[in-house]
Amino acid sequence: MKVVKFGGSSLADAAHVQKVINIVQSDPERKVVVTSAPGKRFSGDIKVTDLLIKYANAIIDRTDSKQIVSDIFSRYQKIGNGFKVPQAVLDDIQSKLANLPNQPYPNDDYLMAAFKAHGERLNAELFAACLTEAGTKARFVDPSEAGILLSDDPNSATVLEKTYDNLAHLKYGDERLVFPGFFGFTEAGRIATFARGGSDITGSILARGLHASLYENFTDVDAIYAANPKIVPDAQPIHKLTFREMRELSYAGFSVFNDEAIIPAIQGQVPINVKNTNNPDLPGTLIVPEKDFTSKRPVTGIAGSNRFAALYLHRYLLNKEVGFTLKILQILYKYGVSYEHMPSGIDDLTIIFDRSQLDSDTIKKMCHDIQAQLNPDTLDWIDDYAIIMVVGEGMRARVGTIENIIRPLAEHNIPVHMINQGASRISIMLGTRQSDADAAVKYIYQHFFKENPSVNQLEYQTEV
Ligand SMILES: Nc1ncnc2c1ncn2[C@@H]1O[C@H](COP(=O)(O)OP(=O)(O)O)[C@@H](O)[C@H]1O
Ligand SMILES: N[C@@H](CC(=O)OP(=O)(O)O)C(=O)O
Repeated sequence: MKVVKFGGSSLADAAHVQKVINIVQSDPERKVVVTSAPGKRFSGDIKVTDLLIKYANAIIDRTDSKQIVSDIFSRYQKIGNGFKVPQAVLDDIQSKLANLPNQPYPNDDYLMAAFKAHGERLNAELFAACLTEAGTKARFVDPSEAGILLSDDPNSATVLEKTYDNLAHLKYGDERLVFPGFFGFTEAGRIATFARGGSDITGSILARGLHASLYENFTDVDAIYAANPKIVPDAQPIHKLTFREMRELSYAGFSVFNDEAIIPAIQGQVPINVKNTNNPDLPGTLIVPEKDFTSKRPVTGIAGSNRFAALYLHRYLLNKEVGFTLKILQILYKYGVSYEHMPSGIDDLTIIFDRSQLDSDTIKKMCHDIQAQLNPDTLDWIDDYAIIMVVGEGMRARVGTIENIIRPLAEHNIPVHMINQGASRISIMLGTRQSDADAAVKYIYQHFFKENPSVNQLEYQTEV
């Protein structure tokens, strides 16, 4: 049995939904279908999820939402009309959209989560009806029926292990099951969503929980490339990479597959196949366990992301002060803040954060407490921070990789604020200015994949 997930780009309009129906119908093993909300139909268009966020904000701010509701419904109506689904299905969608503000929510965070989640929920209901109209037995499965339980973090939830016990008891026959991605329910019965781009996680949870042989993830590119094609248009496709390579690359910018979505697939040892809805017969990219991976090159891919910020501290004899870092971690804990990396020196410490998880008020309070309690000689908040991740299973088996990463940056006058090798066995992480991130990815890619391909071969084995 295969789990097959379709992102918003694959479900944006009736023409794409027809392609999706053809893909599902072409393989009886594709028993479990996961849908995102309708995505962008063309460059400059808006995703239904973003329209629902606007809708939620209009309700919170008590401003008029009639036009937004009409715009959202028309996206579903145009798709539904392409497949002659019963009018009752469309009426139900329209009614659920209109009634979203009338449901009880403990606070605005839960309201926002419920509004966002309905992009996927209504699209899965609609897709099940379209698939049925196309002659394939299908039924919509709500996350509440499947028991997809999430943590009590309404807009950045994580899956609870109990989910897998619940999925073991899910009843189904020969019909195709259509699940909405992106959300589940807390133990208190409230809707909670993963972070943005989280529909991939639902597919991975179902692949593990239902013991799928393969998790297929359909999107709008022929493969995962060695660099983001928006940065390097002619980047080489990657035919196969390991779970941990993909985890590190998707964390640092390969947004084609969500970085958290890798984890349930690893836990269930379910291979992932990323394919293009518009070219479904192409092999795409396989993401596999390390044990199934042979061709180890020093560099498989290079990713870059601007979603970071950093806090720099300087204080002499920092390394001698027992408990200094503990006090910092206690302050982060007080504000519910997690950190990404913490490179340190004898008198210096840099804490790198995911900027999308922080608001200005929290940053201000955190810096105030650190200054007051630890009295550093220097305390700088750096908003302009990007991370570049160079990843490859064969990195440790080739001497000189780090030199080949730094050289093209030096040749193009790109300053490196931080370099971290050794924490991970398969990656080297660099910190740069946000304005340099894309150029850094491009020049490192060119060095390894175009100008000096020999540096990306395993010349000889060293201690691994
Ligand atoms: N290394 C990469 N290889 C392929 N696509 C990538 C890579 N890095 C980023 N992307 C981007 O990811 C996009 C697909 O992800 P997304 O927009 O979320 O699609 P979907 O709507 O199918 O989920 C591609 O169109 C591409 O622009
Ligand atoms: N629709 C949600 C979840 C998601 O993963 O979408 P997509 O599969 O289109 O990236 C979002 O926009 O965040």
